[in-house]
Amino acid sequence: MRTEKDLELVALTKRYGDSLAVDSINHVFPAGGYVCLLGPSGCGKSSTLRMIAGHESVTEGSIVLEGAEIAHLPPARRGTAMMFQSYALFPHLSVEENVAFSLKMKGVDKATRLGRARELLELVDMTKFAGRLPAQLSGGQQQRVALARALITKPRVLLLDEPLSALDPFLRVRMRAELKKLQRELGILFIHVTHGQDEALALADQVVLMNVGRIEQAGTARDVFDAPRTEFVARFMGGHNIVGRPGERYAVRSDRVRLDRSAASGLRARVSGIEYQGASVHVALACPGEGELTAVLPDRDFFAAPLDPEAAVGVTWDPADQHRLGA
Ligand SMILES: Nc1ncnc2c1ncn2[C@@H]1O[C@H](COP(=O)(O)OP(=O)(O)OP(=O)(O)O)[C@@H](O)[C@H]1O
Repeated sequence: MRTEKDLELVALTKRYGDSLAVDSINHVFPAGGYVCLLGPSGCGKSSTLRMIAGHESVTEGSIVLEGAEIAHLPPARRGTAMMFQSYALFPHLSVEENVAFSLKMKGVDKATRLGRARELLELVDMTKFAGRLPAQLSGGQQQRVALARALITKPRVLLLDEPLSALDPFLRVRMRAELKKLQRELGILFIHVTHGQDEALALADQVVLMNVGRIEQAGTARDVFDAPRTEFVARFMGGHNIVGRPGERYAVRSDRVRLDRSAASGLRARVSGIEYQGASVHVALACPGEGELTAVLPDRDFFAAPLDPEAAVGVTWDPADQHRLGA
């Protein structure tokens, strides 16, 4: 449902010289939502984010926040704030001074800005590190400081460019939960750029998947994963088999594929590989006419009647699990 507080992109376009990085995209980001802008390297997601932030000029089109055009405004006057991948903290300033920095630039007096910085540090649970320099913090702690620094301007939209990519996998999962919690508490729109589909699925109320400068599909995380509209979406999100003929292709989730061990029903196939993944077992299938398919079986089902390599099986699925793909 649209509200007057949404952020809307209208025919937003970015060209760098002759190359078209963002190709006239239209999208409404819901106020108070967590949106992940997802896509492969070079698809235009950072350019889109930087145009919203005002760090990149708009070639054509508009950016409308709460009913007002903001594309011509300087970054500090847009109601947006950006958190960079590298965190971009000032190395010679303490944590507290880093967080208070943008208020200092606005001429806010010292007592007020440090008071506000402490509130934000409390929000991100970094109060006890207020006097440290950024180099004396871990990656996760630096990220919290960068978040506090971006939030001190009370933005209506927080823009996050690959915010978790500098963290090790363990910390990434923890910080992602913290980001989600923070967004819920603040109730403002977060737009989070990532090239990781699992990150987008874990975080987003809405996933916007881009491909060569365009939006390929936007919807709830579940819709985009469960009902991909194009072959690109199905392949990028992963976990799908693509079946059918050219012009009539379908996506079928690998975990919805069933195997008939008597090979009496469904598509005839031969087991060509078995990979144990802990909770599940991935069975690769050579299927004449369809190529390589994958069935993901719960470990208990697989080990109840383990398959031999090279076994002949029938491959079936429920027609409701088959999604027609557009071009
Ligand atoms: N300053 C620039 N000058 C020229 N071309 C650029 C510039 N910035 C980006 N591009 C090009 O625009 C396209 C989109 O880049 P963009 O950084 O927006 O993609 P991205 O999806 O964020 O990629 P990544 O995940 O690798 O950061 C790419 O082809 C890129 O090479």
